[in-house]
Amino acid sequence: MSASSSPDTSDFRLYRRLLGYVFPYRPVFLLAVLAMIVVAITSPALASLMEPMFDGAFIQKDPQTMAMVPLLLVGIFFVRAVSTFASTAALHVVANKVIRDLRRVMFQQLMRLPLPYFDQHTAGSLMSRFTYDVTQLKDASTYALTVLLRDALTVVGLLAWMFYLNWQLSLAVLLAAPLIVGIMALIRKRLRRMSRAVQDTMGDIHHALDESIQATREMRLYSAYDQASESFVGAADKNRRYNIKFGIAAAASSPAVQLVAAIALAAIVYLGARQAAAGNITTGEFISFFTAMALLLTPLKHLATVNEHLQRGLAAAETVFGLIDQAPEPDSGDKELGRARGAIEFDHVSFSYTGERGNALDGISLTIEPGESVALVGASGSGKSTLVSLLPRFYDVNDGRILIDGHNIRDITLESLRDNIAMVRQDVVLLNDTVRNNIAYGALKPTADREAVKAAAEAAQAMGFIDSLPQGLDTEIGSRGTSLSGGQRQRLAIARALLKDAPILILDEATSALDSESEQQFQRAMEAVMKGRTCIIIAHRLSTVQQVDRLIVLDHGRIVESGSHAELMQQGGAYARLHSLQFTSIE
Ligand SMILES: Nc1ncnc2c1ncn2[C@@H]1O[C@H](COP(=O)(O)OP(=O)(O)OP(=O)(O)O)[C@@H](O)[C@H]1O
Repeated sequence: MSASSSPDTSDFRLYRRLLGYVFPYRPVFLLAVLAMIVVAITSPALASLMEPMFDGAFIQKDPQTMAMVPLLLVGIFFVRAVSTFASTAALHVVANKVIRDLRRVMFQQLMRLPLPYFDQHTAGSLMSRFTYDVTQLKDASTYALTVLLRDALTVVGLLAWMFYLNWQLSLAVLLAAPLIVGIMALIRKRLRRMSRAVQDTMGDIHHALDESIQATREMRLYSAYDQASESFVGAADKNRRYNIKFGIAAAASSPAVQLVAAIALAAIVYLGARQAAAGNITTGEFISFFTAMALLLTPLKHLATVNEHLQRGLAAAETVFGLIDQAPEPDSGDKELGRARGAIEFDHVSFSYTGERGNALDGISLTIEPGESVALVGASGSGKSTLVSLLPRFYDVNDGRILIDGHNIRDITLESLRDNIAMVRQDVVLLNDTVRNNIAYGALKPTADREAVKAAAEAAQAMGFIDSLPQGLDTEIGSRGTSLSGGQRQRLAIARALLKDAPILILDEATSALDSESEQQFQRAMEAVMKGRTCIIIAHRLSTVQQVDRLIVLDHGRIVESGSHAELMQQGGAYARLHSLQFTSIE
Protein backbone atom coordinates (compact mmCIF):
# COMPACT_ATOMS: atom_id res chain seq x y z
CA MET A 1 0.00 0.00 0.00
CA SER A 2 1.46 3.29 -0.93
CA ALA A 3 0.22 6.26 1.02
CA SER A 4 0.47 8.98 -1.58
CA SER A 5 0.42 12.54 -0.32
CA SER A 6 -2.57 13.63 -2.36
CA PRO A 7 -5.92 12.13 -1.46
CA ASP A 8 -7.25 9.60 -3.96
CA THR A 9 -10.60 10.73 -5.19
CA SER A 10 -11.38 8.50 -8.11
CA ASP A 11 -13.60 5.58 -7.16
CA PHE A 12 -11.41 3.07 -8.91
CA ARG A 13 -8.35 4.06 -6.94
CA LEU A 14 -10.33 3.85 -3.73
CA TYR A 15 -11.39 0.29 -4.58
CA ARG A 16 -7.82 -0.60 -5.38
CA ARG A 17 -6.61 0.79 -2.09
CA LEU A 18 -9.28 -1.07 -0.19
CA LEU A 19 -8.38 -4.27 -2.00
CA GLY A 20 -4.81 -3.61 -0.97
CA TYR A 21 -5.94 -3.88 2.66
CA VAL A 22 -7.77 -7.11 1.85
CA PHE A 23 -4.73 -8.58 0.10
CA PRO A 24 -3.00 -9.99 3.21
CA TYR A 25 -6.14 -12.01 3.94
CA ARG A 26 -6.64 -13.30 0.42
CA PRO A 27 -7.11 -17.00 1.30
CA VAL A 28 -10.07 -16.25 3.56
CA PHE A 29 -11.33 -13.63 1.12
CA LEU A 30 -11.17 -16.11 -1.75
CA LEU A 31 -13.06 -18.60 0.37
CA ALA A 32 -15.80 -15.97 0.84
CA VAL A 33 -15.88 -15.29 -2.90
CA LEU A 34 -16.05 -19.00 -3.76
CA ALA A 35 -18.80 -19.58 -1.23
CA MET A 36 -20.76 -16.67 -2.71
CA ILE A 37 -20.45 -18.21 -6.17
CA VAL A 38 -21.80 -21.48 -4.78
CA VAL A 39 -24.73 -19.64 -3.13
CA ALA A 40 -25.45 -17.98 -6.46
CA ILE A 41 -25.52 -21.34 -8.25
CA THR A 42 -28.04 -22.81 -5.81
CA SER A 43 -30.82 -20.45 -7.00
CA PRO A 44 -30.96 -21.67 -10.63
CA ALA A 45 -30.37 -25.18 -9.29
CA LEU A 46 -33.48 -24.84 -7.16
CA ALA A 47 -35.48 -23.51 -10.11
CA SER A 48 -34.24 -26.32 -12.33
CA LEU A 49 -35.35 -28.91 -9.77
CA MET A 50 -38.94 -27.85 -10.34
CA GLU A 51 -38.86 -29.43 -13.79
CA PRO A 52 -38.28 -33.10 -12.75
CA MET A 53 -40.36 -32.48 -9.65
CA PHE A 54 -43.48 -31.71 -11.67
CA ASP A 55 -42.88 -33.52 -14.93
CA GLY A 56 -41.22 -36.61 -13.44
CA ALA A 57 -42.66 -37.00 -9.95
CA PHE A 58 -46.15 -35.53 -10.24
CA ILE A 59 -47.14 -36.04 -13.87
CA GLN A 60 -45.24 -39.17 -14.93
CA LYS A 61 -45.19 -40.46 -11.34
CA ASP A 62 -41.72 -41.94 -11.90
CA PRO A 63 -40.75 -43.64 -8.58
CA GLN A 64 -37.03 -42.93 -8.98
CA THR A 65 -37.66 -39.22 -9.53
CA MET A 66 -40.13 -39.23 -6.63
CA ALA A 67 -37.32 -40.44 -4.36
CA MET A 68 -34.58 -38.27 -5.87
CA VAL A 69 -36.31 -34.90 -5.92
CA PRO A 70 -36.83 -34.53 -2.15
CA LEU A 71 -33.25 -35.63 -1.57
CA LEU A 72 -31.97 -33.14 -4.09
CA LEU A 73 -34.13 -30.43 -2.54
CA VAL A 74 -32.58 -31.01 0.85
CA GLY A 75 -29.15 -31.27 -0.80
CA ILE A 76 -29.50 -27.89 -2.51
CA PHE A 77 -30.61 -26.20 0.70
CA PHE A 78 -27.82 -27.88 2.60
CA VAL A 79 -25.21 -26.59 0.14
CA ARG A 80 -26.87 -23.19 0.20
CA ALA A 81 -26.85 -23.09 4.01
CA VAL A 82 -23.22 -24.13 4.29
CA SER A 83 -21.99 -21.75 1.60
CA THR A 84 -24.08 -18.85 2.92
CA PHE A 85 -22.59 -19.41 6.34
CA ALA A 86 -19.05 -19.76 4.94
CA SER A 87 -19.30 -16.60 2.82
CA THR A 88 -20.81 -14.48 5.58
CA ALA A 89 -18.41 -15.70 8.23
CA ALA A 90 -15.31 -15.43 6.02
CA LEU A 91 -16.25 -11.95 4.86
CA HIS A 92 -16.89 -10.94 8.45
CA VAL A 93 -13.46 -12.15 9.48
CA VAL A 94 -11.72 -10.34 6.61
CA ALA A 95 -13.73 -7.13 7.10
CA ASN A 96 -12.90 -6.97 10.78
CA LYS A 97 -9.23 -7.60 10.16
CA VAL A 98 -9.19 -4.87 7.53
CA ILE A 99 -10.89 -2.52 9.97
CA ARG A 100 -8.33 -3.28 12.65
CA ASP A 101 -5.51 -2.63 10.15
CA LEU A 102 -7.10 0.60 8.96
CA ARG A 103 -7.55 1.82 12.52
CA ARG A 104 -3.94 0.96 13.28
CA VAL A 105 -2.67 2.91 10.26
CA MET A 106 -5.00 5.78 11.10
CA PHE A 107 -3.82 5.89 14.69
CA GLN A 108 -0.16 5.81 13.71
CA GLN A 109 -0.93 8.67 11.37
CA LEU A 110 -2.84 10.55 14.06
CA MET A 111 0.17 10.50 16.34
CA ARG A 112 2.36 12.00 13.62
CA LEU A 113 -0.01 14.68 12.39
CA PRO A 114 1.20 18.24 12.67
CA LEU A 115 -0.38 20.31 15.44
CA PRO A 116 -2.13 22.78 13.12
CA TYR A 117 -4.22 19.84 11.92
CA PHE A 118 -5.66 19.51 15.43
CA ASP A 119 -6.49 23.23 15.43
CA GLN A 120 -8.57 22.72 12.29
CA HIS A 121 -10.33 19.50 13.28
CA THR A 122 -12.31 18.95 16.42
CA ALA A 123 -11.62 15.93 18.59
CA GLY A 124 -15.16 14.74 17.86
CA SER A 125 -14.69 14.79 14.10
CA LEU A 126 -11.40 12.92 14.37
CA MET A 127 -12.89 10.34 16.69
CA SER A 128 -15.86 9.76 14.41
CA ARG A 129 -13.46 8.80 11.64
CA PHE A 130 -12.19 5.97 13.80
CA THR A 131 -15.64 4.84 14.83
CA TYR A 132 -18.45 5.92 12.51
CA ASP A 133 -16.59 6.20 9.19
CA VAL A 134 -14.63 2.99 9.57
CA THR A 135 -17.78 1.08 10.50
CA GLN A 136 -19.66 2.62 7.59
CA LEU A 137 -16.84 1.63 5.31
CA LYS A 138 -16.97 -1.94 6.54
CA ASP A 139 -20.74 -2.34 6.47
CA ALA A 140 -21.29 -0.65 3.13
CA SER A 141 -18.46 -2.36 1.30
CA THR A 142 -19.25 -5.81 2.73
CA TYR A 143 -22.85 -5.39 1.65
CA ALA A 144 -21.97 -3.99 -1.77
CA LEU A 145 -19.50 -6.78 -2.43
CA THR A 146 -22.03 -9.44 -1.48
CA VAL A 147 -24.72 -7.93 -3.69
CA LEU A 148 -22.42 -7.28 -6.63
CA LEU A 149 -21.03 -10.77 -6.56
CA ARG A 150 -23.63 -13.11 -5.12
CA ASP A 151 -26.79 -11.39 -6.26
CA ALA A 152 -25.46 -10.41 -9.69
CA LEU A 153 -24.33 -13.99 -10.30
CA THR A 154 -27.68 -15.29 -9.09
CA VAL A 155 -29.45 -13.02 -11.58
CA VAL A 156 -27.16 -14.16 -14.40
CA GLY A 157 -27.66 -17.83 -13.47
CA LEU A 158 -31.44 -17.54 -13.25
CA LEU A 159 -31.70 -15.66 -16.54
CA ALA A 160 -29.47 -18.21 -18.24
CA TRP A 161 -31.74 -20.98 -16.95
CA MET A 162 -34.85 -19.13 -18.13
CA PHE A 163 -33.41 -18.60 -21.62
CA TYR A 164 -32.39 -22.22 -21.76
CA LEU A 165 -35.95 -23.26 -20.92
CA ASN A 166 -37.75 -20.95 -23.31
CA TRP A 167 -36.19 -17.95 -24.97
CA GLN A 168 -39.46 -16.43 -26.21
CA LEU A 169 -40.96 -16.27 -22.72
CA SER A 170 -37.66 -15.00 -21.31
CA LEU A 171 -37.54 -12.24 -23.85
CA ALA A 172 -41.10 -11.23 -22.92
CA VAL A 173 -40.09 -11.07 -19.25
CA LEU A 174 -37.00 -9.02 -20.06
CA LEU A 175 -39.07 -6.56 -22.03
CA ALA A 176 -41.78 -6.24 -19.36
CA ALA A 177 -39.40 -6.03 -16.41
CA PRO A 178 -38.12 -2.46 -16.95
CA LEU A 179 -41.72 -1.26 -17.21
CA ILE A 180 -42.70 -2.87 -13.92
CA VAL A 181 -39.51 -1.80 -12.18
CA GLY A 182 -40.05 1.75 -13.50
CA ILE A 183 -43.60 1.95 -12.18
CA MET A 184 -42.51 0.60 -8.81
CA ALA A 185 -39.65 3.08 -8.64
CA LEU A 186 -42.05 5.94 -9.35
CA ILE A 187 -44.36 4.87 -6.57
CA ARG A 188 -41.44 4.48 -4.17
CA LYS A 189 -40.09 7.89 -5.11
CA ARG A 190 -43.41 9.57 -4.42
CA LEU A 191 -43.66 7.82 -1.06
CA ARG A 192 -40.18 8.89 -0.12
CA ARG A 193 -40.89 12.49 -1.05
CA MET A 194 -43.96 12.51 1.13
CA SER A 195 -42.23 10.87 4.03
CA ARG A 196 -39.58 13.60 3.81
CA ALA A 197 -42.30 16.24 3.86
CA VAL A 198 -43.78 14.62 6.96
CA GLN A 199 -40.37 14.72 8.59
CA ASP A 200 -39.94 18.38 7.69
CA THR A 201 -43.26 19.31 9.21
CA MET A 202 -42.31 17.33 12.30
CA GLY A 203 -39.22 19.54 12.45
CA ASP A 204 -41.48 22.61 12.33
CA ILE A 205 -43.51 21.27 15.25
CA HIS A 206 -40.31 20.68 17.15
CA HIS A 207 -39.10 24.14 16.39
CA ALA A 208 -42.35 25.82 17.40
CA LEU A 209 -42.44 23.84 20.64
CA ASP A 210 -38.81 24.46 21.43
CA GLU A 211 -39.23 28.17 20.86
CA SER A 212 -42.25 28.36 23.13
CA ILE A 213 -40.53 26.42 25.89
CA GLN A 214 -37.30 28.42 25.64
CA ALA A 215 -39.08 31.72 25.43
CA THR A 216 -41.75 30.93 27.97
CA ARG A 217 -40.88 34.00 30.08
CA GLU A 218 -40.93 36.36 27.09
CA MET A 219 -44.20 34.83 25.90
CA ARG A 220 -45.84 35.56 29.24
CA LEU A 221 -44.35 39.03 29.62
CA TYR A 222 -45.36 40.10 26.10
CA SER A 223 -48.67 38.19 26.12
CA ALA A 224 -47.65 36.48 22.89
CA TYR A 225 -49.93 33.48 23.46
CA ASP A 226 -51.82 33.90 20.20
CA GLN A 227 -48.68 34.23 18.14
CA ALA A 228 -47.12 31.15 19.74
CA SER A 229 -50.18 28.98 19.34
CA GLU A 230 -50.66 30.18 15.78
CA SER A 231 -47.23 28.98 14.79
CA PHE A 232 -47.59 25.69 16.68
CA VAL A 233 -51.09 24.92 15.42
CA GLY A 234 -50.02 25.87 11.89
CA ALA A 235 -47.16 23.40 12.04
CA ALA A 236 -49.33 20.68 13.57
CA ASP A 237 -51.91 21.15 10.85
CA LYS A 238 -49.35 21.02 8.06
CA ASN A 239 -48.01 17.84 9.61
CA ARG A 240 -51.55 16.38 9.61
CA ARG A 241 -52.00 17.21 5.92
CA TYR A 242 -48.78 15.56 4.84
CA ASN A 243 -49.32 12.62 7.12
CA ILE A 244 -52.73 11.95 5.60
CA LYS A 245 -51.31 12.32 2.09
CA PHE A 246 -48.51 9.94 2.95
CA GLY A 247 -50.89 7.45 4.54
CA ILE A 248 -53.18 7.47 1.52
CA ALA A 249 -50.31 7.11 -0.90
CA ALA A 250 -48.87 4.26 1.17
CA ALA A 251 -52.28 2.57 1.30
CA ALA A 252 -52.58 2.84 -2.47
CA SER A 253 -49.05 1.84 -3.29
CA SER A 254 -49.09 -1.75 -2.24
CA PRO A 255 -52.31 -2.68 -4.10
CA ALA A 256 -51.06 -0.71 -7.11
CA VAL A 257 -47.80 -2.62 -7.17
CA GLN A 258 -49.66 -5.89 -6.79
CA LEU A 259 -51.98 -4.99 -9.62
CA VAL A 260 -49.13 -4.14 -11.97
CA ALA A 261 -47.37 -7.37 -11.02
CA ALA A 262 -50.55 -9.37 -11.52
CA ILE A 263 -51.06 -7.92 -15.01
CA ALA A 264 -47.48 -8.79 -15.89
CA LEU A 265 -47.90 -12.29 -14.46
CA ALA A 266 -51.14 -12.74 -16.34
CA ALA A 267 -49.35 -11.86 -19.55
CA ILE A 268 -46.63 -14.41 -18.80
CA VAL A 269 -49.23 -17.05 -17.92
CA TYR A 270 -51.06 -16.34 -21.16
CA LEU A 271 -47.88 -16.56 -23.19
CA GLY A 272 -46.84 -19.69 -21.26
CA ALA A 273 -50.16 -21.39 -21.91
CA ARG A 274 -49.83 -20.64 -25.64
CA GLN A 275 -46.29 -22.04 -25.63
CA ALA A 276 -47.57 -25.15 -23.82
CA ALA A 277 -50.39 -25.57 -26.33
CA ALA A 278 -47.84 -25.39 -29.13
CA GLY A 279 -45.84 -28.09 -27.34
CA ASN A 280 -42.89 -25.77 -26.70
CA ILE A 281 -42.94 -26.05 -22.93
CA THR A 282 -43.96 -28.74 -20.41
CA THR A 283 -45.78 -28.05 -17.14
CA GLY A 284 -42.62 -28.72 -15.17
CA GLU A 285 -40.62 -26.40 -17.36
CA PHE A 286 -43.19 -23.65 -16.98
CA ILE A 287 -43.21 -23.98 -13.18
CA SER A 288 -39.44 -24.03 -13.23
CA PHE A 289 -39.51 -20.87 -15.33
CA PHE A 290 -41.95 -19.25 -12.94
CA THR A 291 -39.85 -20.19 -9.92
CA ALA A 292 -36.75 -18.70 -11.53
CA MET A 293 -38.69 -15.50 -12.17
CA ALA A 294 -39.82 -15.32 -8.54
CA LEU A 295 -36.29 -15.99 -7.34
CA LEU A 296 -35.08 -13.05 -9.44
CA LEU A 297 -37.01 -10.52 -7.38
CA THR A 298 -34.90 -10.34 -4.22
CA PRO A 299 -31.45 -10.13 -5.86
CA LEU A 300 -32.81 -7.56 -8.32
CA LYS A 301 -34.13 -5.46 -5.46
CA HIS A 302 -30.71 -5.61 -3.82
CA LEU A 303 -28.96 -4.67 -7.05
CA ALA A 304 -31.27 -1.71 -7.52
CA THR A 305 -30.17 -0.15 -4.24
CA VAL A 306 -26.54 -1.25 -4.21
CA ASN A 307 -25.33 2.08 -5.53
CA GLU A 308 -26.54 3.83 -2.38
CA HIS A 309 -24.39 1.53 -0.27
CA LEU A 310 -21.46 1.82 -2.63
CA GLN A 311 -21.55 5.60 -2.48
CA ARG A 312 -21.84 5.56 1.29
CA GLY A 313 -18.87 3.22 1.51
CA LEU A 314 -16.83 5.29 -0.91
CA ALA A 315 -17.57 8.50 1.00
CA ALA A 316 -16.44 6.82 4.21
CA ALA A 317 -13.34 5.46 2.45
CA GLU A 318 -12.49 8.93 1.24
CA THR A 319 -12.70 10.32 4.76
CA VAL A 320 -10.62 7.49 6.17
CA PHE A 321 -7.96 7.71 3.46
CA GLY A 322 -8.09 11.50 3.75
CA LEU A 323 -6.70 11.11 7.26
CA ILE A 324 -4.19 8.46 6.25
CA ASP A 325 -2.93 10.65 3.41
CA GLN A 326 -2.31 13.71 5.56
CA ALA A 327 1.31 14.73 5.48
CA PRO A 328 2.91 13.97 8.85
CA GLU A 329 4.89 16.48 10.89
CA PRO A 330 7.90 17.56 8.87
CA ASP A 331 10.90 15.77 10.35
CA SER A 332 13.50 16.70 7.81
CA GLY A 333 16.40 17.31 10.16
CA ASP A 334 19.06 14.66 10.47
CA LYS A 335 21.24 16.02 13.24
CA GLU A 336 21.23 14.16 16.54
CA LEU A 337 21.55 16.77 19.26
CA GLY A 338 22.55 14.49 22.13
CA ARG A 339 22.21 16.25 25.47
CA ALA A 340 22.10 19.96 24.75
CA ARG A 341 23.76 22.59 26.93
CA GLY A 342 20.56 24.57 26.66
CA ALA A 343 21.52 27.75 24.80
CA ILE A 344 18.46 29.07 23.01
CA GLU A 345 18.30 31.78 20.40
CA PHE A 346 15.24 33.19 18.70
CA ASP A 347 16.52 35.04 15.66
CA HIS A 348 13.98 37.43 14.11
CA VAL A 349 11.22 34.90 14.53
CA SER A 350 7.80 35.64 13.11
CA PHE A 351 4.83 33.32 13.16
CA SER A 352 1.19 33.37 12.31
CA TYR A 353 -1.32 30.56 12.80
CA THR A 354 -3.42 31.17 9.77
CA GLY A 355 -1.34 33.45 7.60
CA GLU A 356 -4.19 35.96 7.54
CA ARG A 357 -4.91 37.12 11.05
CA GLY A 358 -1.76 39.14 11.44
CA ASN A 359 1.31 37.81 13.15
CA ALA A 360 0.97 36.00 16.44
CA LEU A 361 4.70 36.67 16.80
CA ASP A 362 6.47 39.46 15.04
CA GLY A 363 10.27 39.70 14.76
CA ILE A 364 11.18 38.09 18.07
CA SER A 365 14.91 38.09 18.83
CA LEU A 366 15.91 36.65 22.16
CA THR A 367 18.99 34.85 23.44
CA ILE A 368 18.83 32.67 26.52
CA GLU A 369 22.05 31.36 28.07
CA PRO A 370 22.41 27.76 29.28
CA GLY A 371 21.03 27.54 32.81
CA GLU A 372 19.35 30.94 32.61
CA SER A 373 15.72 31.31 33.59
CA VAL A 374 13.49 33.81 31.91
CA ALA A 375 9.86 34.58 32.44
CA LEU A 376 7.52 35.63 29.68
CA VAL A 377 4.92 38.12 30.81
CA GLY A 378 2.28 40.02 28.93
CA ALA A 379 -1.43 40.40 28.50
CA SER A 380 -3.58 37.49 27.40
CA GLY A 381 -3.09 36.85 23.69
CA SER A 382 0.28 38.59 23.58
CA GLY A 383 1.97 35.44 22.25
CA LYS A 384 3.58 33.77 25.27
CA SER A 385 2.24 30.27 24.63
CA THR A 386 2.89 30.61 20.93
CA LEU A 387 6.53 31.50 21.52
CA VAL A 388 7.20 28.41 23.62
CA SER A 389 5.31 26.07 21.31
CA LEU A 390 7.76 26.92 18.54
CA LEU A 391 10.65 25.48 20.51
CA PRO A 392 9.65 21.78 20.32
CA ARG A 393 8.45 22.54 16.77
CA PHE A 394 4.77 22.05 17.55
CA TYR A 395 4.54 24.81 14.96
CA ASP A 396 7.21 25.93 12.52
CA VAL A 397 8.34 29.52 12.27
CA ASN A 398 7.23 31.46 9.20
CA ASP A 399 10.26 33.69 9.30
CA GLY A 400 13.61 33.76 11.08
CA ARG A 401 15.06 30.78 12.90
CA ILE A 402 15.41 29.20 16.30
CA LEU A 403 18.74 27.81 17.42
CA ILE A 404 19.58 25.42 20.23
CA ASP A 405 23.30 25.28 21.05
CA GLY A 406 23.84 27.02 17.71
CA HIS A 407 21.91 24.43 15.66
CA ASN A 408 18.83 25.46 13.73
CA ILE A 409 16.06 23.33 15.23
CA ARG A 410 14.86 22.48 11.71
CA ASP A 411 18.14 20.59 11.17
CA ILE A 412 17.70 18.45 14.28
CA THR A 413 15.60 15.29 14.28
CA LEU A 414 12.29 15.89 16.04
CA GLU A 415 12.98 13.10 18.50
CA SER A 416 16.35 14.36 19.60
CA LEU A 417 15.03 17.95 19.77
CA ARG A 418 12.08 16.96 21.94
CA ASP A 419 14.24 14.73 24.12
CA ASN A 420 15.92 17.92 25.27
CA ILE A 421 12.75 19.71 26.27
CA ALA A 422 10.49 19.15 29.25
CA MET A 423 7.24 21.01 29.46
CA VAL A 424 4.82 21.55 32.30
CA ARG A 425 1.61 22.81 30.83
CA GLN A 426 -1.16 24.66 32.54
CA ASP A 427 -3.77 22.04 31.80
CA VAL A 428 -1.98 18.93 32.96
CA VAL A 429 -3.14 15.84 31.10
CA LEU A 430 -3.26 12.75 33.28
CA LEU A 431 -3.63 9.27 31.87
CA ASN A 432 -5.88 6.55 33.17
CA ASP A 433 -3.02 4.85 34.91
CA THR A 434 -1.19 4.73 38.21
CA VAL A 435 0.56 7.75 39.72
CA ARG A 436 3.84 6.01 39.04
CA ASN A 437 3.11 5.47 35.34
CA ASN A 438 1.86 9.01 35.05
CA ILE A 439 5.19 10.30 36.28
CA ALA A 440 7.17 7.78 34.23
CA TYR A 441 5.33 8.48 31.00
CA GLY A 442 6.19 7.30 27.50
CA ALA A 443 9.77 6.40 26.73
CA LEU A 444 10.67 6.88 30.40
CA LYS A 445 8.36 4.09 31.51
CA PRO A 446 10.48 1.03 30.88
CA THR A 447 13.64 2.51 32.35
CA ALA A 448 12.40 4.42 35.37
CA ASP A 449 12.73 2.43 38.57
CA ARG A 450 10.55 3.02 41.56
CA GLU A 451 13.24 4.91 43.47
CA ALA A 452 13.80 7.37 40.62
CA VAL A 453 10.06 8.03 40.37
CA LYS A 454 9.87 8.54 44.12
CA ALA A 455 12.82 10.93 44.10
CA ALA A 456 11.24 12.99 41.31
CA ALA A 457 7.92 13.07 43.17
CA GLU A 458 9.68 14.15 46.34
CA ALA A 459 11.58 16.96 44.61
CA ALA A 460 8.31 18.09 43.04
CA GLN A 461 6.73 18.28 46.55
CA ALA A 462 4.24 15.65 45.42
CA MET A 463 5.19 12.76 47.69
CA GLY A 464 3.17 14.20 50.58
CA PHE A 465 -0.17 13.87 48.88
CA ILE A 466 0.83 10.71 47.01
CA ASP A 467 1.46 8.97 50.34
CA SER A 468 -2.02 9.88 51.48
CA LEU A 469 -3.61 8.22 48.42
CA PRO A 470 -5.05 4.72 49.04
CA GLN A 471 -2.29 2.84 47.20
CA GLY A 472 0.38 5.53 47.16
CA LEU A 473 2.33 5.50 43.90
CA ASP A 474 0.16 2.64 42.63
CA THR A 475 -3.12 4.51 42.96
CA GLU A 476 -5.08 4.72 39.73
CA ILE A 477 -5.68 8.32 38.70
CA GLY A 478 -6.92 10.12 35.60
CA SER A 479 -10.51 10.38 34.49
CA ARG A 480 -11.36 6.89 35.73
CA GLY A 481 -9.37 7.03 38.96
CA THR A 482 -8.94 9.32 41.94
CA SER A 483 -9.31 12.91 40.90
CA LEU A 484 -6.62 15.32 41.97
CA SER A 485 -6.69 19.05 42.61
CA GLY A 486 -5.16 21.51 40.15
CA GLY A 487 -2.12 22.05 42.37
CA GLN A 488 -1.57 18.31 42.81
CA ARG A 489 -1.83 17.72 39.07
CA GLN A 490 0.75 20.41 38.44
CA ARG A 491 3.16 18.91 40.90
CA LEU A 492 2.76 15.53 39.21
CA ALA A 493 3.59 17.20 35.91
CA ILE A 494 6.64 18.77 37.51
CA ALA A 495 7.71 15.33 38.77
CA ARG A 496 7.25 14.02 35.23
CA ALA A 497 9.47 16.82 33.92
CA LEU A 498 12.06 16.21 36.64
CA LEU A 499 12.26 12.53 35.78
CA LYS A 500 12.76 13.39 32.14
CA ASP A 501 15.72 15.50 33.27
CA ALA A 502 15.87 17.55 30.06
CA PRO A 503 18.23 20.53 29.85
CA ILE A 504 15.47 22.86 28.70
CA LEU A 505 12.33 23.35 30.71
CA ILE A 506 9.20 25.17 29.71
CA LEU A 507 6.78 25.92 32.47
CA ASP A 508 3.35 27.28 31.81
CA GLU A 509 2.33 28.44 35.22
CA ALA A 510 -1.24 27.87 36.41
CA THR A 511 -3.52 30.87 36.09
CA SER A 512 -5.86 29.88 38.85
CA ALA A 513 -4.62 31.12 42.18
CA LEU A 514 -3.45 28.31 44.42
CA ASP A 515 -4.01 28.56 48.14
CA SER A 516 -0.99 29.83 50.02
CA GLU A 517 0.20 26.39 51.15
CA SER A 518 -0.03 24.95 47.63
CA GLU A 519 1.62 28.08 46.33
CA GLN A 520 4.60 27.58 48.65
CA GLN A 521 4.88 23.93 47.67
CA PHE A 522 4.64 24.88 44.04
CA GLN A 523 7.42 27.45 44.46
CA ARG A 524 9.68 24.88 46.09
CA ALA A 525 8.89 22.38 43.34
CA MET A 526 9.69 25.00 40.74
CA GLU A 527 13.01 25.79 42.36
CA ALA A 528 13.92 22.09 42.28
CA VAL A 529 13.00 21.69 38.67
CA MET A 530 14.68 24.89 37.51
CA LYS A 531 18.04 24.10 39.04
CA GLY A 532 20.75 23.65 36.39
CA ARG A 533 18.35 24.02 33.48
CA THR A 534 17.48 26.63 30.92
CA CYS A 535 13.98 27.67 31.88
CA ILE A 536 11.27 29.58 30.16
CA ILE A 537 8.35 30.31 32.40
CA ILE A 538 5.09 31.69 31.18
CA ALA A 539 4.07 33.80 34.10
CA HIS A 540 0.47 34.67 34.60
CA ARG A 541 0.88 35.71 38.21
CA LEU A 542 3.68 38.20 38.57
CA SER A 543 4.16 37.20 42.21
CA THR A 544 5.90 34.00 41.12
CA VAL A 545 8.48 35.40 38.74
CA GLN A 546 10.67 37.40 41.00
CA GLN A 547 13.14 34.53 41.30
CA VAL A 548 13.94 34.39 37.57
CA ASP A 549 17.01 35.97 36.00
CA ARG A 550 15.17 38.00 33.40
CA LEU A 551 11.66 39.06 32.51
CA ILE A 552 10.60 39.36 28.89
CA VAL A 553 7.51 41.47 28.31
CA LEU A 554 5.45 40.63 25.23
CA ASP A 555 2.79 42.75 23.67
CA HIS A 556 0.93 41.87 20.46
CA GLY A 557 3.60 39.38 19.46
CA ARG A 558 6.57 41.66 20.04
CA ILE A 559 9.11 41.95 22.83
CA VAL A 560 8.58 45.37 24.33
CA GLU A 561 10.74 45.22 27.44
CA SER A 562 13.24 42.96 29.13
CA GLY A 563 15.18 43.08 32.37
CA SER A 564 14.93 42.15 36.05
CA HIS A 565 11.84 42.85 38.10
CA ALA A 566 13.51 45.79 39.81
CA GLU A 567 14.79 47.27 36.55
CA LEU A 568 11.45 46.99 34.85
CA MET A 569 9.60 48.46 37.81
CA GLN A 570 11.98 51.36 37.75
CA GLN A 571 11.44 51.91 34.02
CA GLY A 572 7.74 52.38 34.70
CA GLY A 573 6.74 50.90 31.34
CA ALA A 574 4.50 48.02 30.25
CA TYR A 575 5.66 45.68 33.02
CA ALA A 576 5.11 48.25 35.75
CA ARG A 577 1.62 48.86 34.39
CA LEU A 578 0.85 45.12 34.31
CA HIS A 579 2.21 44.79 37.81
CA SER A 580 0.16 47.58 39.27
CA LEU A 581 -2.91 46.29 37.45
CA GLN A 582 -2.53 42.82 38.90
CA PHE A 583 -1.74 43.86 42.38
CA THR A 584 -4.50 46.42 42.62
CA SER A 585 -6.98 43.90 41.23
CA ILE A 586 -5.89 41.27 43.76
CA GLU A 587 -6.16 43.65 46.71
N1 LIG B 1 -4.09 27.32 17.85
C1 LIG B 1 -4.29 28.57 17.46
N2 LIG B 1 -4.82 28.83 16.24
C2 LIG B 1 -5.01 30.08 15.84
N3 LIG B 1 -4.70 31.17 16.56
C3 LIG B 1 -4.17 30.99 17.79
C4 LIG B 1 -3.95 29.67 18.29
N4 LIG B 1 -3.41 29.78 19.53
C5 LIG B 1 -3.31 31.10 19.78
N5 LIG B 1 -3.76 31.83 18.74
C6 LIG B 1 -3.75 33.31 18.62
O1 LIG B 1 -2.42 33.75 18.67
C7 LIG B 1 -2.28 34.90 19.48
C8 LIG B 1 -1.31 34.64 20.62
O2 LIG B 1 -1.88 33.68 21.49
P1 LIG B 1 -1.10 32.99 22.68
O3 LIG B 1 -1.93 31.86 23.17
O4 LIG B 1 0.28 32.71 22.28
O5 LIG B 1 -1.11 34.15 23.77
P2 LIG B 1 -0.76 34.06 25.31
O6 LIG B 1 0.02 35.28 25.59
O7 LIG B 1 -0.14 32.77 25.63
O8 LIG B 1 -2.21 34.17 25.96
P3 LIG B 1 -2.73 33.54 27.35
O9 LIG B 1 -2.03 34.28 28.43
O10 LIG B 1 -4.19 33.88 27.33
O11 LIG B 1 -2.46 32.10 27.32
C9 LIG B 1 -3.70 35.23 19.96
O12 LIG B 1 -4.20 36.23 19.08
C10 LIG B 1 -4.46 33.94 19.80
O13 LIG B 1 -5.80 34.22 19.51
